Amino acid sequence: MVLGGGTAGELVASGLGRAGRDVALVENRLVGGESPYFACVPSKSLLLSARRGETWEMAVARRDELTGRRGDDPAVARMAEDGVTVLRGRGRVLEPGRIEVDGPVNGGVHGFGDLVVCTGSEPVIPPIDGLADVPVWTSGEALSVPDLPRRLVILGGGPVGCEMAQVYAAFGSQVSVIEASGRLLTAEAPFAGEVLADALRRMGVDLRLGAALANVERKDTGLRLWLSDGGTLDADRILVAAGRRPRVEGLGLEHLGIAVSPGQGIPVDDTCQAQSDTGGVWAAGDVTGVARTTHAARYQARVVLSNLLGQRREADYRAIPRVVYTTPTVYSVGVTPTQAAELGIDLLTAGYDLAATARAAVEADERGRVELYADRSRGLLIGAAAAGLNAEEWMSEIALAIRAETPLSLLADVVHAFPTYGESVEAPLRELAGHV
Ligand SMILES: Cc1cc2nc3c(=O)[nH]c(=O)nc-3n(C[C@H](O)[C@H](O)[C@H](O)COP(=O)(O)OP(=O)(O)OC[C@H]3O[C@@H](n4cnc5c(N)ncnc54)[C@H](O)[C@@H]3O)c2cc1C
Ligand SMILES: NC(=O)c1ccc[n+]([C@@H]2O[C@H](COP(=O)([O-])OP(=O)(O)OC[C@H]3O[C@@H](n4cnc5c(N)ncnc54)[C@H](O)[C@@H]3O)[C@@H](O)[C@H]2O)c1
Repeated sequence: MVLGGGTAGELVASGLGRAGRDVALVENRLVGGESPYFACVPSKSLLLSARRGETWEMAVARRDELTGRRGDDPAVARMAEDGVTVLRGRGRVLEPGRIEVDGPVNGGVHGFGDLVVCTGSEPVIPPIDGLADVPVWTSGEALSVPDLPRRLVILGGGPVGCEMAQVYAAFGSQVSVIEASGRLLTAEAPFAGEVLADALRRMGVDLRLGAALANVERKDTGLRLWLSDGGTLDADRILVAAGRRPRVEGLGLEHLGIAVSPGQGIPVDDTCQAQSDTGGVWAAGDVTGVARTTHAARYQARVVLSNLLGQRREADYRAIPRVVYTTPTVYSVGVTPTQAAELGIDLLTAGYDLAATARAAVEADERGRVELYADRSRGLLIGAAAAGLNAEEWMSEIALAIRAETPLSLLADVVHAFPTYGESVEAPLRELAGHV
């Protein structure tokens, strides 16, 4: 029984079905989950349309085409082809081996042997005075409605807030971003947020960094927002992008002896098995709170699938990329300098400005930087960050180097084609190799 039919659930269910197992998938919204309809695909589509200079109407038409107009018939048909029974409705565990599905068609109580929980995550709406009394968007609405607000305030400067700020500013909205911490993309190396802040400011985005939203009121002319630093903003729409939390409530997991705390994911071991009284409970994707991206959900799903099919497999999270698909792209992988300090790692850092590459001159693009982080004592690359055009493509060799623990001396001997942005890692790799 797979509970939740998003990226992770679909992959586990279809893999089990193709292997001839008896498998059902419980989904209460759309088979496919967030990514193809409300998250990755529409956001990347709008970002691309913005780069191409399309009109908003063209961009919305393209987005809606790519998301299949948020219809899941093709995904349901794929499940059927793979031998998966789709149970439409909200699932809730009643007791070990029994789950209730509240759907009108094939709902009711169903039995299960193994359970794989793939219920994803949901947006957090901070408890701010007045926020509950005004209509707000989360990314789901921002990526599915046809409206282009004249004045848009985005609460949160993480990956969602930054991507949405770039989209809406590119199509002509007057965008402000309120970010409580002092910088954008707080979780990543500081230079990455600075490069992106510069790019957004150049597009006219008003960044309110280090300020929290204190209060919202509805006025005749729209919404009035008061910030903790005394500033105010007027808006027609607020988009809340203040983080997501694993969706664990109301699933009946307590009947299996699984302890979940609000805001926390289902704790899983390296095989993606949850600690439960009964055994046979697995989890994959955002609901684990481990690495909240589609590729990480897929990876965990493949780990669960292998283990369920009798081949033991453990997940290794050392080199899962984290990408913000703005222009320039922000790509990070492995540990950040902050995490290294917390772990007591003796970190070596080497960086390079992309402007020094011939490629940047050809592209007339002076923005961007790459930084590589090595563990001095082990002589290995353990993290990296880049802010630059198409960094999601040319940085993947660094993910491989971290995952494969390739010696720095060998990495420093790799030749990159001229003129590419990929050349930018050569000098920092030589520098790091010289220090270990
Ligand atoms: C705006 C935005 C942009 C993003 N862009 C990217 C990107 O470019 N690249 C990237 O890698 N990641 C991106 N992500 C993250 C990515 O979308 C998630 O990591 C991914 O969708 C997680 O997949 P999942 O299978 O864990 O969960 P989901 O896709 O959320 O699937 C969970 C499913 O479970 C169902 N469900 C929940 N509870 C129940 C229940 N009780 N009964 C029945 N069904 C239930 C839900 O309806 C849902 O369909 C983005 C996220 C957002 C918000
Ligand atoms: N390209 C991608 O892979 C991609 C893109 C978008 C999102 N995602 C995933 O989606 C998840 C959610 O992203 P997100 O950007 O919503 O969350 P986030 O937690 O990364 O960022 C939220 C930001 O909001 C700020 N914030 C919170 N409350 C605030 C308040 N009251 N006032 C002002 N600022 C406030 C926080 O300081 C934080 O910087 C992430 O885990 C990410 O991995 C991935």
